[in-house]
Amino acid sequence: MTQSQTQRFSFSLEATDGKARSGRISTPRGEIRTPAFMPVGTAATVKAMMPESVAATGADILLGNTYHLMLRPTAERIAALGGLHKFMNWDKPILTDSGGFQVMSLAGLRKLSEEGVRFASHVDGSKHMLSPERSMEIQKLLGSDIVMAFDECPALPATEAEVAKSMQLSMRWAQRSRDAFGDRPGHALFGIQQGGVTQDLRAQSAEALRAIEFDGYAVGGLAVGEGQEAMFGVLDYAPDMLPVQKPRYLMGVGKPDDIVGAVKRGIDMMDCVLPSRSGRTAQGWTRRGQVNLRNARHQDDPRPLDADCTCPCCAKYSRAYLHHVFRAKEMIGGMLLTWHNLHYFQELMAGMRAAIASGTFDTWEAAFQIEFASGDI
Ligand SMILES: CNc1nc2c(CCNCC3CCCCC3)c3nc(N)[nH]c(=O)c3cc2[nH]1
Ligand SMILES: [Zn+2]
Repeated sequence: MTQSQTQRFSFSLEATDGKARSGRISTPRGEIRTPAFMPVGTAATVKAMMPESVAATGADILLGNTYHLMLRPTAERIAALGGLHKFMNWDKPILTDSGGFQVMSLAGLRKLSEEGVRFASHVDGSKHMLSPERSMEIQKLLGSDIVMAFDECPALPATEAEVAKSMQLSMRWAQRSRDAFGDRPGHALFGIQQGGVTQDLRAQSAEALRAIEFDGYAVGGLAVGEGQEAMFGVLDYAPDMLPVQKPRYLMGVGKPDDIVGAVKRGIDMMDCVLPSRSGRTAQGWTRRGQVNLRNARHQDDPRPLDADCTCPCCAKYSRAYLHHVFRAKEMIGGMLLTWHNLHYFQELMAGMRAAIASGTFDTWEAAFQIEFASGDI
């Protein structure tokens, strides 16, 4: 074991600036600098990227997915092959979601009960079941470092009564997740706060989770179509309901301006498919906003996407080239632009970590907002 490695999971807060925090999560597989953006590796790959390239963008951790991997190639097969880290050649930390959210958004024939969710695979229609116990078992077989409790994220629109009922089910599932997870030093279990956009339900959920005790706490149930204003409205109070000395993970967020607003309100970790999905659909994200490389305006432009960006795409390739390869449906387009987008998202996090550490977050944020809204890219 090298000097820097630890057998335990721990979070140290290093600086705060207003509600924004910077710190680091120590795990046996390495450290995670916070605030952190976690790229999504749905089917044991961050699409269009080699793992070495994902590491080169500055990512300290990536996401795996219980739902996809239990269906194909199955968690048992990945375990037999040495676990998800070995399987996908990523030796840094992996966080896996618990699967419930993906079941509700992807699977067919879903039947929800107190026990869990029965569903038909979107891959081949085969029948499956997820419960707190089965989700814990799958995440253990995968070998993920940070395990998410099995929860239910209510689909919008939902009445307050439906949100309350769903949140209470998720809290019972949180207890069952905790009980099934057991005592696994070096591995973390995160609880997920639910409660929609209702402050009192959010408070009840936070109280229930604190009583169970988790290694970290996620703010769930957001980024489901409520819009940025409503999401920020919840983030104005929800993170403060969670233990201050534990990591706070906002699930499924988001666009650069969503991310900045969440960090400003006390969030430490986020994940989103946006940078990788956009990279495959010719959408470039930059400090001055979003660029559609399929637009004809780029076809003769010799400049890089962002002259100030140090990624391999901006170092060597022109907008004209990116425009051409996307029009020609060449794979290198998705490879280059995904790399750029992930690099930019990591640069955004590094900028915020430095600003928080030096107490200049407000100045940094003001400059970000002006540049990001400028659109002159
Ligand atoms: C996009 N918006 C959003 N995502 C949410 C997610 C998923 C977060 N991303 C996980 C990755 C997705 C791609 C495959 C790999 C895992 C949520 N997950 C859970 N468990 N609970 C939520 O309330 C919950 C809420 C979410 N809202
Ligand atoms: Zn770039």
